[in-house]
Amino acid sequence: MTPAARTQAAIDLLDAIILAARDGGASADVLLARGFAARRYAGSKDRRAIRALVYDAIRLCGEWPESGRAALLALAARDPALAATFDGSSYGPAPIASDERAATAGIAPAWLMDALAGSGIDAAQATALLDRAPLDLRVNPLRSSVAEVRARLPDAQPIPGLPDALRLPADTAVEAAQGDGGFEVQDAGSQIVTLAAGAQPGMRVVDLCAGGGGKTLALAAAMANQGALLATDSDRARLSRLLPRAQRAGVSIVETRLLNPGREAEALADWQGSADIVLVDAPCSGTGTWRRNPEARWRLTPMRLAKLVETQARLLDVAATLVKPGGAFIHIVCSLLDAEGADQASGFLARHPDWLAAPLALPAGTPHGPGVRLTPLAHSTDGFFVAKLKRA
Ligand SMILES: C[S@@+](CC[C@H](N)C(=O)[O-])C[C@H]1O[C@@H](n2cnc3c(N)ncnc32)[C@H](O)[C@@H]1O
Repeated sequence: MTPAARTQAAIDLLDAIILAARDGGASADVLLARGFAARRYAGSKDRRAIRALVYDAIRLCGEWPESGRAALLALAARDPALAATFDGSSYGPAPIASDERAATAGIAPAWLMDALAGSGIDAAQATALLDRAPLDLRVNPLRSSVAEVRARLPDAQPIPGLPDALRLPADTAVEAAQGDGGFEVQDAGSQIVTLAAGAQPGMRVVDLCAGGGGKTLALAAAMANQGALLATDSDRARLSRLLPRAQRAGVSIVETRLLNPGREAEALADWQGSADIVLVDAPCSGTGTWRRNPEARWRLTPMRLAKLVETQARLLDVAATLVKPGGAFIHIVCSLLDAEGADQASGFLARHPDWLAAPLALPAGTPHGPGVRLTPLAHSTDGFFVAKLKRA
């Protein structure tokens, strides 16, 4: 492909990503995979170049851009070589008109920047939310060891404080080395907040918002595959991916259960007051994961955030009913907005004066309200808030 044709392909793909962000459609990664499947003529170098253009444009545009062309024009305004590819050639984009408007550069929509600032995220912290994330692995002790995985991936480096974690440069291809579940791709922050559960062999544990099971598998490994682990979610498709993953990872203690939103407690009646630990990895805005999904900041609206906050509060109340005397539940969000993190945990404590925040001893994190916060700038992880709540 010519450089101009690559630019046009990036514009077309961005158009699809921009619409999907507005209409709740597929993620940029999924749309890129589909787009490349439909462009078989694009070789691997073309794909890499197009992908880089698409993600550079997404990172640059804080507000939802009007079109893929406007987003690429914003990038071209900073890159004369890219601007020169708007040459009107047969597969390339039309030349740039003198009055053509480029999308606005920035970190995030203005209302979201205000909400982040109100949550103590300063400009440097906010900028780092859009850095490129490394590729972190959690070595699965049920199937392998750090030494074995390092032998297969010699570039992998240890992560201080996380004996089962390894770090690789962004975009390292690791699938071939994964074998029979010897490791899982999991951000170091996600591994750290899961440690807050303090899961031990023999415990009864509920992972209330288990999704595809990233944290469920980490809990099972901490439990040495001994005890009872109930993984629930309201999304059938996500939950259906969990058991095959568990099987590959050598985990046999997991039971999955599909929940009906608003009627979670009914489906969990047999677990009332009996769990040592309940993990609530609540549905959230994902402001802490923009390094991996930078287009997510175009998806969020104040209304969607308010709905998430409402669901989180309800799920915390459900979690509390499952905890046995002496047990605890963990509130986790991959968000840096206090409305979803510190304020959500404080709100629970205000509604339930017989509960308190338990101290957390984690390998990294900064105390924040009743819990601990991780940020890309301070801790080189995705952004997270975690709190451990137990009956006084
Ligand atoms: C942050 S994701 C979980 C990620 C997962 N724990 C992991 O580590 O891979 C939040 C999950 O909450 C689920 N969810 C949303 N509403 C729910 C509800 N009412 N009950 C249970 N799960 C819910 C979503 O389907 C989503 O999978």
